[in-house]
Amino acid sequence: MSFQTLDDLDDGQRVLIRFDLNSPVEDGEVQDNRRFARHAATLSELLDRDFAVAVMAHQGRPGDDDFVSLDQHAEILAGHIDHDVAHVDDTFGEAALSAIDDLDQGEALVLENTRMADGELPEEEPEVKAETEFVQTLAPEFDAYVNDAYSAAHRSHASLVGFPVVMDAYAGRVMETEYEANTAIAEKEFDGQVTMAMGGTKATDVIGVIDHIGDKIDDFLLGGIAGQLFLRAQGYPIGYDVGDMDLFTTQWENNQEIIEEILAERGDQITVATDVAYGEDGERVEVDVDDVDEKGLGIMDIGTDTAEQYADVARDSDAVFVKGALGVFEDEKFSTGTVTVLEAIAETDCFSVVGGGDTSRAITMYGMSEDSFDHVSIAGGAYIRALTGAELIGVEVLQTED
Ligand SMILES: Nc1ncnc2c1ncn2[C@@H]1O[C@H](COP(=O)(O)OP(=O)(O)O)[C@@H](O)[C@H]1O
Ligand SMILES: O=C(OP(=O)(O)O)[C@H](O)COP(=O)(O)O
Repeated sequence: MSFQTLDDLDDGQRVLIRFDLNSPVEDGEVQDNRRFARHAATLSELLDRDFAVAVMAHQGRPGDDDFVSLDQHAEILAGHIDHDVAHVDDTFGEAALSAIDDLDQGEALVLENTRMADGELPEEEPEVKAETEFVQTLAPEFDAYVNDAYSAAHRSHASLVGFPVVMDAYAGRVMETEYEANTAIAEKEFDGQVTMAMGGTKATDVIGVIDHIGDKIDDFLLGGIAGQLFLRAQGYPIGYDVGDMDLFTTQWENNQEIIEEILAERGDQITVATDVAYGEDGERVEVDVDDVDEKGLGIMDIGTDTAEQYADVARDSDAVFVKGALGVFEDEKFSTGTVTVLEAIAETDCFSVVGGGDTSRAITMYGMSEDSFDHVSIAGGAYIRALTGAELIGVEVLQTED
């Protein structure tokens, strides 16, 4: 199986491309990150070759604070290349169609957040997504569809899987390089200890792969929300929502059974924090998990002892995979877990991969070099799913028989 790539596009085509520009949003401001730089290179190539390019991308999930317009994304993209990038605050309505109509060769237009389009969600079969008004309206406006969003290719949404059913479909440069790197990594065999550090907020994504990848990984070092849910499963008053946030309740309900199964069958491969950190009067406070006696603590990081212990495991490993930050590293006082472990990996000569749009940002924020790691993926959930050997639906629909 293989893809058609940008090398197969005919000159002068009108191209509809899917990027993954999903980024952290702080106080309403979209934060620039590797995803922009990498997709900008694809966009620049297409514009230099004089294609007319309309970009689809998503930001956040409906109902969340980071579910915002893509107007800032267009500006940030433009900042990475020598071309203007326009934005229209519409996905496939009259305003979008009019802006697409006005789009000339060598020009770029970012359409509004795809998750604001009726039909984009929920996850359904490609053939079902292809029938949505969203796909049926936009597809005839273009000659070709390109998917560059490897990091969203595990989601069966219309903008990712619907268009290839009804249009000539191609893989963008980011899709190509991430696919090749992650597929090669999934096939690698290691002689010694193989470790995976997992954290972040998307606990369902990381917990969902533990069982599938458990024969390849000797030790899972847990932090972030997943780490707290495992502590909760072990009877600690940790991993509960504090205030009106819903980081834990839904993910606990969805994963309680699988967490308990993992602990029963692979408990010896799971390492959780022995101490944790929370904020009080603007300061970092650390506590042993055995001394936490109330559910009201908003835990923001693994503790220093745990971080050191995780770093020692990383130093003794032949290969280390990271998905999801071990704490809220964007706030320096809660960066200890993430940075201690990443620095240990960077300083040792183990094979190393860091994945995740947010997590890979910690490398730059804390002065580490991307060159210290074997691969820095802008994909999080997609990359760990690829490591299990599973095909990603958004990749599958692009593939052609050789
Ligand atoms: N204890 C925690 N509480 C809240 N957020 C956390 C916690 N630990 C880590 N995070 C956050 O997780 C984010 C990364 O999560 P996620 O989106 O799952 O990873 P990625 O985008 O890297 O795949 C980081 O921005 C970090 O602030
Ligand atoms: O950021 C993403 O995934 P990641 O956090 O696993 O890297 C993708 O854009 C997918 O977003 P989603 O997890 O809201 O579907």
